[in-house]
Amino acid sequence: MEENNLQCNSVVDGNFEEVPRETVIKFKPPLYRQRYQFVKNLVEQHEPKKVADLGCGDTSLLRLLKVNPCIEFLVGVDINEDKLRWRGDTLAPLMGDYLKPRDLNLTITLYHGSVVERDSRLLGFDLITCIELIEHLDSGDLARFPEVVFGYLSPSMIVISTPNSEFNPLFPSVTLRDSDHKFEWTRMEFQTWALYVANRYDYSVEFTGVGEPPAGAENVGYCTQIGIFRKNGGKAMESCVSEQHDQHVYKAVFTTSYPSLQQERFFKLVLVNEVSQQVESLRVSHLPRQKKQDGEWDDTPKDSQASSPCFGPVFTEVEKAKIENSPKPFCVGDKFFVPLQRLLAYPKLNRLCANEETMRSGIADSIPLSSDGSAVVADLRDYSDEQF
Ligand SMILES: C[S@@+](CC[C@H](N)C(=O)[O-])C[C@H]1O[C@@H](n2cnc3c(N)ncnc32)[C@H](O)[C@@H]1O
Ligand SMILES: [Mg+2]
Repeated sequence: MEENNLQCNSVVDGNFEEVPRETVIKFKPPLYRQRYQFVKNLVEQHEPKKVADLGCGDTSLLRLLKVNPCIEFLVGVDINEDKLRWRGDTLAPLMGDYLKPRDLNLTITLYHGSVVERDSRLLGFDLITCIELIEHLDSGDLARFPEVVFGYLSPSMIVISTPNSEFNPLFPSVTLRDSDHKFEWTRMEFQTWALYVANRYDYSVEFTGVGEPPAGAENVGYCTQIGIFRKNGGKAMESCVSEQHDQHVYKAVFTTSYPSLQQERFFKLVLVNEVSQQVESLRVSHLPRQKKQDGEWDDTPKDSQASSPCFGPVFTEVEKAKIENSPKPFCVGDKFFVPLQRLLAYPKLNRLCANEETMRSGIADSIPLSSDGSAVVADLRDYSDEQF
């Protein structure tokens, strides 16, 4: 955090930077980013599959979380439809997402609605985040909030962040950090509320925060206080979720699905591409030696360009041994054969296919196979070979 004594005009909500009239307290990274990073770290640590961000605003946190490979369902809810629509559609997959599909499916949905309304589509989540939300709820909504989020939605984990008012005196002109804030709590006030709610709905809670106070003012605590609530007894049972009646109150304003290797057509595209590249790499690397010998190749990784740092992945000793011990490519006349077992020995392809049958069925429509289906067949010589 940086501090200096510049004259400034305004105080901007904790969503951005805290800019007081006389002393500038500038967080590095900005406070809102520290909050997002906090959630991202938590996601990396706990690997939740279903994540909802309540009061998601312009969806910035969702944009950061969507790259996380463990998440399969990502939901944003906000009462302000314009905020959702402003950048919501930039959550859609880009060209790169099609070129390099995710391992797991991902669906992102944005709902317009209030967090104090019950919507059954948010049941069964692993993580629900409420970042700088509760201080925007009036007393009636704040009273309803625990019953809906903890009692009804009842996710495995809930993260709630809110301003710590004890930090505010470090901003000379601040009473509330944002004109829409209905309150700002001291640590004692937040913790008293959080412990009551946790106890009532059978959660445990841990307190932390982001935005370190400056040297000499450590006693005020973090600028943003955070409670991490964990449901006692672990995960929400899927069976409990399915027993609930459908209750669709929110309006879905945006939804998108990402390409993934779980979808057959993307799996086949990636597999065919990888197999073609590997076969071509083997064919080219063996061409010079073919002039010396006829018949079977000496296809050990030492001669494979794919093991060179200049041309492809570098293999570990274990991977090299696995490749060496697999059936070798061979030549019959002007045809080059690469056994599927050989291809399966390469780490990238092994990650894609659990066994020979999966590989065979994945490529059979697109790549020529030997009559018994055990090897890929390619022409030994390509017209481009003659050009060099
Ligand atoms: C300070 S912003 C925080 C936005 C976002 N969580 C972030 O950290 O960048 C508070 C958000 O809560 C939303 N909000 C306020 N009351 C709400 C309610 N009852 N239900 C859903 N969203 C609400 C506002 O529209 C606003 O987008
Ligand atoms: Mg706020």
